[in-house]
Amino acid sequence: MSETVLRATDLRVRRGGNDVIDGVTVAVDDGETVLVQGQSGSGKTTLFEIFGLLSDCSSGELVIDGVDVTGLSRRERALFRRDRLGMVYQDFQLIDDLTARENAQLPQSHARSYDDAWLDTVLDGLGISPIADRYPSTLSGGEKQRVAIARAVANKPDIVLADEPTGQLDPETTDRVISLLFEASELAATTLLTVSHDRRITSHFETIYRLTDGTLTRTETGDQRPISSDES
Ligand SMILES: Nc1ncnc2c1ncn2[C@@H]1O[C@H](COP(=O)(O)OP(=O)(O)OP(=O)(O)O)[C@@H](O)[C@H]1O
Repeated sequence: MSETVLRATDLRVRRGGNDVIDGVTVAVDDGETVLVQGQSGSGKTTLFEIFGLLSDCSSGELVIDGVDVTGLSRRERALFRRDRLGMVYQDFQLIDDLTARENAQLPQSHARSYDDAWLDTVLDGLGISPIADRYPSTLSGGEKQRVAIARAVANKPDIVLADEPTGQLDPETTDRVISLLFEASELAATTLLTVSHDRRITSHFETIYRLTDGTLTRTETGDQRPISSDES
């Protein structure tokens, strides 16, 4: 039986007088691929930030890898994130004056624990090797996203967390990036948890939840309708 790698119990986040996360309870197994779908404003980024230990919940319990992370100090959280979580941010968050390779290597640099062979495997696997010496300002959106994915698995994290990894990409690049996200997660043997409004990526995931006004519900199929022109 798979082990639970992340367990959230009755998580609540109160912002501006409202519960933007309103009693989320969920368990994610080791190696599971999970998609949290939700419309704009449903609380996806807030949940990503809570699971990524980037912000605090107002109440509830969050246990990752058997550690109650709600009790950790700011510094302990940063170290926990560095060593056990791989983050793919909506806006990539690459550092402009580092090359693609240096950006991908950042988690190893922060941990002062370099593994060049693993980094090369990831860069090759994600097709980044030919652009490894280029700076972010010279890369396309899809190329930047691949570098962000490489960075997320640089320390072989237990969980990769991704916030709208395909939100700004055209259909072809979306397919390529989502495949690479899965390949990178498989390569690093990690759990993958993605939050997204992008219905094009639904069929790739084993488990799908719907987030509506801060409440999480499991669905069998998710929302696979094409995106109409009047929606984002
Ligand atoms: N600091 C804050 N103060 C007040 N309200 C906030 C704050 N942060 C977020 N919210 C509100 O919480 C809700 C959820 O925001 P969140 O960014 O998590 O949604 P989202 O699903 O990621 O949206 P999008 O897809 O547009 O990025 C929104 O209604 C937002 O306005």
